[in-house]
Parts: sequence; structure tokens; C-alpha cells
Amino acid sequence: MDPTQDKVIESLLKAVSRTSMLAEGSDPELDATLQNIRTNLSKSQSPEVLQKTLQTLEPLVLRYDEQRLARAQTFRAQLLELIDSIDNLPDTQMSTKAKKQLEADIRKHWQSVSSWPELLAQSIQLVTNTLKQPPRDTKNASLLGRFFRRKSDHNLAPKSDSEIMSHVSHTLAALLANITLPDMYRDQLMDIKNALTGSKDINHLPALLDEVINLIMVAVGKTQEDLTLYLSQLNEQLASINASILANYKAQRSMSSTRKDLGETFQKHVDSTQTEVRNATDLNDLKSLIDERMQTITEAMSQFQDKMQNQEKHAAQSITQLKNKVSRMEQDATELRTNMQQKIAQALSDALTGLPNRAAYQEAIFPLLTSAAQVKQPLCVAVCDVDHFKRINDTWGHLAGDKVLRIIPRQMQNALNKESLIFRYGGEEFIIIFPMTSIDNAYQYCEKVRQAVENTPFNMNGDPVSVSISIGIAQFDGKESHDELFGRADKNLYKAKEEGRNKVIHDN
Ligand SMILES: Nc1nc2c(ncn2[C@@H]2O[C@H](COP(=O)(O)OP(=O)(O)OP(=O)(O)O)[C@@H](O)[C@H]2O)c(=O)[nH]1
Repeated sequence: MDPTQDKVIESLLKAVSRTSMLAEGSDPELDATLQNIRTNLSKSQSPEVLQKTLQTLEPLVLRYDEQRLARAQTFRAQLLELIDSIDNLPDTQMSTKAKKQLEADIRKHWQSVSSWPELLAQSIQLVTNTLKQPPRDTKNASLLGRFFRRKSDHNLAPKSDSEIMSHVSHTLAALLANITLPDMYRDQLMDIKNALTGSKDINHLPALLDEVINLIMVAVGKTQEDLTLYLSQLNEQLASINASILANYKAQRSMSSTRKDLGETFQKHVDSTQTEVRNATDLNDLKSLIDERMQTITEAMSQFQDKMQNQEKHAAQSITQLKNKVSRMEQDATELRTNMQQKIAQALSDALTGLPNRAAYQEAIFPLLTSAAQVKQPLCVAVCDVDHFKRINDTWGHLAGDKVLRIIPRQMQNALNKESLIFRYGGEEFIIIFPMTSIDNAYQYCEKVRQAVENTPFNMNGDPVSVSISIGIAQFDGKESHDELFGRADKNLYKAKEEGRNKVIHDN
């Protein structure tokens, strides 16, 4: 084959293989097929094998779409039920206009997964506004009491906080059950569910709802939609590229058969000329015979040249088309990658403190543990928890609590070196990873952090307030699981709390 074509096809196959990697992670069977495509591409460049593999991709993409539709239908039903159940509560007045508008939005956008977080946020907003309205006739009914008494239950006693939270937890769990979450979010999801069922304080509800929305946005938001769209485009592109490869192979075959035809035509003329020259008796006859033969050969040559020129032109055009397709695919892949990176960055950072969040911690810790074990270098994990934080909230309000949570990481950063990684693990809990650091050094850094927080003059409504944190540290032993390591650090944090707080404790 022509070396230029070889190169084009090679870079094409590379692009196909690279772009198929981007679609990974959305469906296990799809993953398996994409893996299969990559294996086939690396083993063989035969268009037949490529075509066969591509045919298996299409039904999987279609199935993925069907599943997405079913999930969206359930999501729509759950959302409408949530709104109706709040509208049917006693003593509540949901704005008819807002309700109608929201229902219209749901009807319009329910199929677009990227609109789910927005629809959910709007629903929560409507619910909150409705519940904030003063009761129509029962002035003294509590917010929660109103939340869970049906309009027909006017004379019944308000339900307890735990019943209310269990109702909320049920509705949100049903919503969460309809989204596919990657494995790394499993713990976070479990924590949200536990918090919903475990907490009796209505003040926690907005933060938990935020987390639910965030989780939905992270897990099935725009990224998934981009991915689905991209998968169908990828499928089309792969099919058309495959067709171009086949056409090129055919053109190659046809060019070599044209050359063969010319060779045969020459041979035939040479053979018959030789015989006729041998049998010729007259010089003039011989001269005109040779003239005639030369004429025929010149015509055959010029026909051959025309045919070859056409075929070469055709081949050059199809190579240009192939090149364009490859560069379009590469461009799409780059855009998608940038888009995904932005989404991932958003999903991995905590809105209040700007620190990397719990999901970011999960992503960071496992590779660090693997490499610490491989290169036999120490690594420590510290779990930090603000002392009596509930008191700060209860005394000066949640906004003051939030301010403390924003200031503490800055103090931590000042006390630590560049290599240490700080995460907001949740609530008033922070994690520090100390790569390549022994327990003694990690302890010294944590002591600095503890002192920095203790010496920070926090100011609440003009009053100076002292805040402290307790820290538990553990050093990775090179073999244990992450849970074991984390468990030891957490146990040390617990000891620090038990021993009076404002302390750093590590394993001996
Ligand atoms: N302001 C604010 N408070 C939060 C946030 N996340 C969690 N909290 C509160 O943090 C408090 C944590 O309280 P607890 O777990 O009882 O612990 P604590 O009061 O810090 O006591 P110890 O840990 O035993 O020292 C709860 O009141 C939560 O409502 C947040 O983002 N902002």
C-alpha cells in the first residue's frame, strides 16, 4: 500500500482508539465493546474486523438511550409527586402560578438529564417558599408540623421530626435511586442517606438537599448528556470512517488491476508483433506493421495514464476526506475532554471553602497509597474536626459558623508545606494527606495547624471567640487498606476529643 495512505490509516486508527476511551464508564457492556474495539485495532487493521466490531456498538448505544429515557420518566413522576404532596398539605398556599410554571418546565425539560438539577432546585425552591408562607388559619403550627399534616388531617397532632425526616428521606432516596452513580460516590450517597434518616434538625435539610442536587449534577448532569450525544456521534463517525477505509482498499485493488491490464495488453501486442515480424517478407509491410503497433501501444499508454490519473485523483480526494474526518474527531475529543475536565473540577471542589471536597479526596488518596507502597515511602493521613462547632452555630448562627469554616483552611494552608493536601471532607471535618512524610513530621505540621487555629482571633458580632480543632493522625503501613488507615486516624481523633479537645494524637 502507498506509504501516505498507510500513515493516514494508522493515525485514523489511533484517533478511533483514543476517542473510544472517552466514552468509557457509562455502561459496563458498552465498556466491554469499546475495549474490544481497542484490542482489535491494536491487533489487526483489517477493515472487515473493524466493521464487525463497530456493528456491535450500535445496539448498545441505543440500549443506553432507552435506559436513560426510563430513568427520566421515573424522575419526572417523583418530582411531580413531591410538588403535589406539598401542595396538598394543610395550611399551605402554594403559588398556583409558580406551580404551573414549574410543571410546564418539567414537561418541557424532563428528558434532558442536564436539566434535572435545575428542575430539582426549582422544586425545592417552590417547596421552601410554600412552607415559609404564614399559615392560613393555624398561626402556631410549626413549619415542620405544616409540612407533614395533610389538608384533611386538620385536627391531628403534628408529626414528629423523625417522621418528617423519614418522609423527606424517602422522597429523596427515591429520586437518588433513579440516577446511576459511579462507584466512587457510593460512600457519599450512603452518608447523605444516613444523614437524612439520622438527623432530626430541620436546619440540616437545606444543606442536605444541596448535597443531593450536587450529587445529581455531578453524577448524571451535563457530562453524561455530553457523553451520550458524543457516543452517537462517535458511532456515526466510526461507521463513515470505516466506509472510507473500505473504499480506499477497493481503490487500491482497482489501481493494481489497471496496471495488470496494461501489462497484459503490452504483452499481447509484443507477442503478436514478434510473430508478425518473424513472418514478414517485405520491408515496407514491416515498417507499416511497426507503425501500426506503435500507434496501438501509444493509445494504450495514454488510456492507461488517463485511468491512473483519475484513480489517483480519486484516492487523493478520499485521503483528504479521511484526514478531515480524523481532525474533526480529534477536535471533538479535545472539546469534550475540556468540557469534562471543567465539570470534574466543579464536582471536585467544595463551594463554601473552595477546597477540594470528599470526592476529590477519594480520587487522590488511592493512587497515592499505591505509589507509597510501591516506592516504600511514608504517607500520613490526618483527620481534623472543629471543636464544639455546634455551639458556634447555636450561639452565633450558621453564617458565623460558615465564616469559621472558611477561615480555618487558610490558617491550615499557612501552617503546612506545599506538598500537603487539604480537603473538606464534610461538615466541620477536614482531611490532610501528607505524602512522603513520616509520622513525626506530620505530627509537627499538625501541631502547627492546631496552634494556628487556636491563636486565630475569630470575631463574632464584635465578640472575640476562640476556636480550636482536634486532630488524629495515622501513618500508612504499606499494606493496610484505606479504610483501615482512615479508621486508625479517626480513632486518634476520637481520643483527642475524649482527652479534652484542642489536641493532636497519633499512633505510637
Ligand atoms: N455553619 C455550618 N454548620 C455546619 C455545616 N456542616 C455541618 N455543620 C454543623 O456542624 C455541627 C457539628 O456538630 P457535632 O457533630 O455535634 O460536633 P461538634 O459540636 O463540633 O462537637 P465535637 O466534634 O464533639 O467537638 C452540626 O451542628 C452541623 O449542623 C456547614 O456547612 N456550615
